[in-house]
Amino acid sequence: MTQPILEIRGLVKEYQPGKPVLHGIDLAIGAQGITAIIGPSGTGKSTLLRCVNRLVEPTKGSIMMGGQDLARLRGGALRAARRRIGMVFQEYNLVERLSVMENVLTGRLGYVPLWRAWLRRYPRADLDRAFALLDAVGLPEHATRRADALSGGQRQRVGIARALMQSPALLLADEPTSSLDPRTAVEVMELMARLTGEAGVPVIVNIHNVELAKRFAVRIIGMTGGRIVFDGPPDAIGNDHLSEIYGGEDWI
Ligand SMILES: Nc1ncnc2c1ncn2[C@@H]1O[C@H](COP(=O)(O)OP(=O)(O)OP(=O)(O)O)[C@@H](O)[C@H]1O
Repeated sequence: MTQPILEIRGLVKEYQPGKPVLHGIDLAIGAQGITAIIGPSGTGKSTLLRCVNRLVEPTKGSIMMGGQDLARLRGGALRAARRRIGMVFQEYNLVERLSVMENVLTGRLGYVPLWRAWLRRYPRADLDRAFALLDAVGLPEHATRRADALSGGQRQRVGIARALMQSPALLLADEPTSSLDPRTAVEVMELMARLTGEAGVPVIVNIHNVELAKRFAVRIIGMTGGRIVFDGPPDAIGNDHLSEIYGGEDWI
């Protein structure tokens, strides 16, 4: 791997003292491509992703990005680091009563002065970029519609545009397709793969659908019980690995 964008060492998370959900994760993420994390429900995938942008507080360990330990940052330094990490959520997390365009512009919130955001006076360059992103995700004619008028697939496209509006150095996606029908799920993954590929932004995605993981990721991480039990390219993952990750084999 060339210089990793992210280097996680000995990451432990305990929501309750003495009951670790992550048991000392070591993981380096390359500077490009999609890394998919698969594993059964409750195995700590969301916790791992959320430790990276500190929506969850790590208990122990380091998360190095750009020479800084994200696990130790506070205040302004943490906010600055978060600007560089985009996030796409399962339930989209759009502001329902705002327009599609305004939702995309919130991706710039960490950059524009608060008074401008309050007055909704974004710089011209930001407006142009938001329109370009809406175009790229196939929603240019929806710019002025309220977010709550969109379908799930359309909302997730807005979620992707908003995350890219941040010009992130890294994108985290937590089950981005789990609320979508199978066809829309493929379309959303295709879009995310293409746009992040063009922008050169590496992605870490938690995903339940193993086929989608294999189709779009360059690397698959298999987790079970808060530990990594598989780490390799999509074509290296076999039924024995799936059985180890998810348990049993009658379902394979
Ligand atoms: N805020 C919290 N407080 C206490 N326990 C939590 C909290 N968030 C998650 N957990 C627990 O931590 C464990 C890991 O949860 P996590 O959501 O990270 O798993 P996951 O692999 O992402 O699951 P899923 O695939 O269902 O989203 C679970 O046992 C869960 O109940």
